Amino acid sequence: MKQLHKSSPTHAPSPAHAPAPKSAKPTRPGPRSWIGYLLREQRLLFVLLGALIASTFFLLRPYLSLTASSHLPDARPLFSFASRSGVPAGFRPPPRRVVVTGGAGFVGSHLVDRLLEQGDSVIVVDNFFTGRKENVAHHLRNPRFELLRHDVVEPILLEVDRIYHLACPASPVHYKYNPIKTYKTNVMGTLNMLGLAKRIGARFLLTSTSEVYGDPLEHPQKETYWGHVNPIGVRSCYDEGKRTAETLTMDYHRGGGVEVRIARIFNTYGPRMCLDDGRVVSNFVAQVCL
Ligand SMILES: O=C(O)[C@H]1O[C@H](OP(=O)(O)OP(=O)(O)OC[C@H]2O[C@@H](n3ccc(=O)[nH]c3=O)[C@H](O)[C@@H]2O)[C@H](O)[C@@H](O)[C@@H]1O
Repeated sequence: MKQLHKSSPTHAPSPAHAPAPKSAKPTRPGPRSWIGYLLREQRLLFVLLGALIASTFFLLRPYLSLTASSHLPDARPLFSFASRSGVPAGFRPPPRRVVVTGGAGFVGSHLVDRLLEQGDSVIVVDNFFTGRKENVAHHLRNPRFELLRHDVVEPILLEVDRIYHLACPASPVHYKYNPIKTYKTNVMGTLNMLGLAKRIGARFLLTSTSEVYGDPLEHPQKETYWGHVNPIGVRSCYDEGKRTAETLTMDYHRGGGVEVRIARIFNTYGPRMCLDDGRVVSNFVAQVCL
């Protein structure tokens, strides 16, 4: 029994009675022992894993916020499980403040519908030369919608994240009505909106046209094709006007660092287009019906 007590670890001598260690000097753990400590029992792995989780959380925090920023009247969840046309199920882009010039027109009003549907706040700027209030009348009670009568040839100051620049008559009947004004709209209007984009750091989209190819010698036209355009014809105010607008857009991008997009629209048709619009598809339809 005596023997058993001696060797039993449960009866180890208490520190008070234990003999003092030979080297009584307390030693500070050196860097080597810390490294050794970290490398043991996969501690380093857990530290790295923790740092990774924390940084992922902080990076995603703005997008994981349950409600949109408070400056928007109807804050809404950024993630939704309802699938909507064209938007991948489960994800919606964050809401933005957007200006659409020419937003009361045919293409512009459909763009406005779509932007409001995805939760953006939209300001329409239009001089109603060819656009109609009725095209956007269904949004007038929406707190995220504003309609301004303004001609883009005059500067305007707005605080937005994105500029969709559509203001320009598109039908030959309309753009030939006052060619100098058409050209002014394309040059001065585009300059004003690009200047605004640069000043406020907004992304800029120009709706251009297939007319930039003029009377093309290549069919179909690729984006790399430069066109075959008459600079002195009756359509030049529109063709050359849009070409200049594209040039300005690219120069503001290269020289001013503005983030830009150019969309060359070909022949469009659909609801809200007037039957006597004068463009090719509405002309065909009118000729068939009448
Ligand atoms: O297919 C295209 O190439 C054209 O498509 C759209 O034109 P679209 O909507 O079809 O034509 P409209 O219905 O006439 O819309 C133009 C809008 O610009 C407005 N506008 C026109 C001229 C002007 O000086 N300022 C201005 O705000 C009109 O009132 C109208 O709301 C784009 O607005 C044009 O920029 C583009 O060139």
